[in-house]
Amino acid sequence: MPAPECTDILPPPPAFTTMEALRTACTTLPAPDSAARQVIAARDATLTKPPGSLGRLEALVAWLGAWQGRPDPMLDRVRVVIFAGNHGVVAQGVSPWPASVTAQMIGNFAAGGAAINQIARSAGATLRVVPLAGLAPTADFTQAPALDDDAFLDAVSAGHAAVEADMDLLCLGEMGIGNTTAAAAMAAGLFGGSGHDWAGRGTGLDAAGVAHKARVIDAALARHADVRHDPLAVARCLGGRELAAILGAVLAARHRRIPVLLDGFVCTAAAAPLACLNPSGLAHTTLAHRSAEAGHAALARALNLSPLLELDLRLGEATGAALAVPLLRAAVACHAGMATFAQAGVSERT
Ligand SMILES: O=C(O)c1ccc[n+]([C@@H]2O[C@H](COP(=O)([O-])O)[C@@H](O)[C@H]2O)c1
Ligand SMILES: Cc1cc2nc[nH]c2cc1C
Repeated sequence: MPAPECTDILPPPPAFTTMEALRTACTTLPAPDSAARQVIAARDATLTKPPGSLGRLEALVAWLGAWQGRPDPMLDRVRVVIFAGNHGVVAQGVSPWPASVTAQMIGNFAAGGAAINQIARSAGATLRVVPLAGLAPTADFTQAPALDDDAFLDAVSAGHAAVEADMDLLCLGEMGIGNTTAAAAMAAGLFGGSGHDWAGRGTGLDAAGVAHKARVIDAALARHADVRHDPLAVARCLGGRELAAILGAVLAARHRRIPVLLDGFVCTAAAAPLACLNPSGLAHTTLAHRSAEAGHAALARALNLSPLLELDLRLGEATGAALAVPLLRAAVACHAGMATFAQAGVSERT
């Protein structure tokens, strides 16, 4: 008699139960497959084009293949994951929108009515939305750490668990009213500077609103000045649940050798602690776009990330990441489908 089918109804155990276990996972990271990269470079040199003439598309194919461990990179299973959370700092008037919009937009994602639903479908990607802790807000980080150790590790573990092993490419994004304040506070905590240097308009603040947001960030930086030397403590005290989950997902993808497309300012700030803990920590990621949010260009520079697209988006919800997928598909199609000089009977360079 066949064994009954077993359905796992319990959530997986948390990936990380101590900060030290998480720190170790962030510092001991696998390298890309250099053999796959070499095979890709060798084929690229035979294709009917001047060497290097497909510019960054050539580098993208090599990047995909090196992390997938395949000389023939695939984009059959492209997944968009949006993490959602709420922020206590919204009580300080840092967003023009009420916190209730976070839950309402999750309803909109589920109904298929958001921008990301359309972009993910047109990019041939599946979409998953992961609300964190029932959308319970973090503490207002001008008054206390946003999260205690356990809540932070739970959120990182939830992000880690959301990365299934069988993805070819992971596009990350977020939804959370108030989270551009958390992202700006994290950027300042990790890379220095004040609220003025990192605060932007978010979902539509005017100049006075941005100045107020900068003062709120300065208050948070003053309260948590003691954690600036520790990237994980910065993420715990000044970040939020969806940002912690993005960190966990970027880490899980690295350990599974899954290439990642990062979205805008919030997503980049969330992933940044990994680069601060390990100089090659974000090597398996590509920054899909440069958001119109004021601090994003500086944050990308600080992380040595060069965005693929500049479309003045400032939406979040992984829209920029999903928009870069067709570019990757085109790059892979060229690499796989182009004729070689020998096949096409085209003379090589003299
Ligand atoms: O990541 C970005 O580049 C970005 C820039 C501006 C706005 N957002 C989105 O807007 C929300 C946060 O904006 P705010 O003004 O409430 O802090 C959140 O849901 C983000 O997905 C995201
Ligand atoms: C309507 C709305 C949609 C969003 N999507 C991501 N962040 C958002 C913020 C708002 C306010």
